[in-house]
Amino acid sequence: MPSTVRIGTRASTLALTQTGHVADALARLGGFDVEIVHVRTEGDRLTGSLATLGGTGVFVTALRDALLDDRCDVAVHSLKDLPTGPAEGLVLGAVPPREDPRDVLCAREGWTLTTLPPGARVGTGSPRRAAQLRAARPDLDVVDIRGNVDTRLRRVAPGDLDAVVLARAGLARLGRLDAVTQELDPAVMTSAAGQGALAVEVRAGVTDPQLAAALAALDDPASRLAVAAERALLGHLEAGCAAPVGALARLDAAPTDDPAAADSRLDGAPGHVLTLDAVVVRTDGSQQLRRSARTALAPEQPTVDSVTDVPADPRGTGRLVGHVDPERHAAAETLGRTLAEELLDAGAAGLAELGPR
Ligand SMILES: NCc1[nH]cc(CCC(=O)O)c1CC(=O)O
Repeated sequence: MPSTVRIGTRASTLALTQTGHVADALARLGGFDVEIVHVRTEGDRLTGSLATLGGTGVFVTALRDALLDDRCDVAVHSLKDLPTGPAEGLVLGAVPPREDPRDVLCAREGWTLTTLPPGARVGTGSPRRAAQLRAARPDLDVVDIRGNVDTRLRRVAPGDLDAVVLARAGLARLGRLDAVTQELDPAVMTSAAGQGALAVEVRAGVTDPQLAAALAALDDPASRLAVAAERALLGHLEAGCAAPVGALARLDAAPTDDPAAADSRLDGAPGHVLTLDAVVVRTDGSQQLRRSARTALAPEQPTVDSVTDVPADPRGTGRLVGHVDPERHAAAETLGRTLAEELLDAGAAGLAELGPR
């Protein structure tokens, strides 16, 4: 008798689309029925600027409450919206393969960041994007906007905005890549920690073996390691999702002298190199700190193969735990903290007014 797995989601089109993909994948992998549960969140209700909503995780709390109250079994979040702090009683059951994490420009007249006319009005609600826009093009008039992806795209029109900056991943999931006029170079516009990745959150100690197996199959260790490094950096800087901080990590096969081994795919390759690029920008764009670091990761030791084995975040650090080899996961987090420390030494805290809220 197959059980029904209840999947909680926000009601926005993007959230529904993302949840739909995850629900389909879990149902297929686990051989159970799924039911979509709509959860209203504070972030959908409030209309103030994202920068003034206060604190992190406005989109997340209601979904987490629904999980903890047993109104759903699985919650799907955009990973970049997840606070880096503790989530007692919950674990990250899966990070599905990440989409292209880059930000994109959606402009009138096919404009790019270079060809936008002087003084062009560019909309974004993100201090990270605003600051990097100002750093790249001090002449731009950056306009604070809010609303879902469609609302923002509609504002690109004569007499209103000349362009908006959005996550490519969101547009891809909504089938709106037609609106993109430029994929922004991460060296100029570094994306947010976790951007383009989804978080599939469950209660700690999942007991349903079908759900546990489906989560394990959906999980992508390379994506999980990358976001672990990015989030450790953000957490160590005590920067929330509204801070002018970008972080992007990638996992590559370790360089080798053996040409045959150089071809080996990432999964099962002898070892990897995790590279993390980060930026902290002054809100007015007048100064930015860009730093990179990398670390070698030993070959994977698959010791944890099911979320049922994962304790409920015992240290209460809000770490992403799950299917990844704990040693590789710890190394990814160390990379993030080390780079954060380097940025703090270079004056990041004063630059971006980081610190506890
Ligand atoms: N903060 C809103 C949000 N959360 C996740 C995405 C896009 C999808 C993603 O990054 O995974 C967006 C919209 C945007 O930034 O354009």
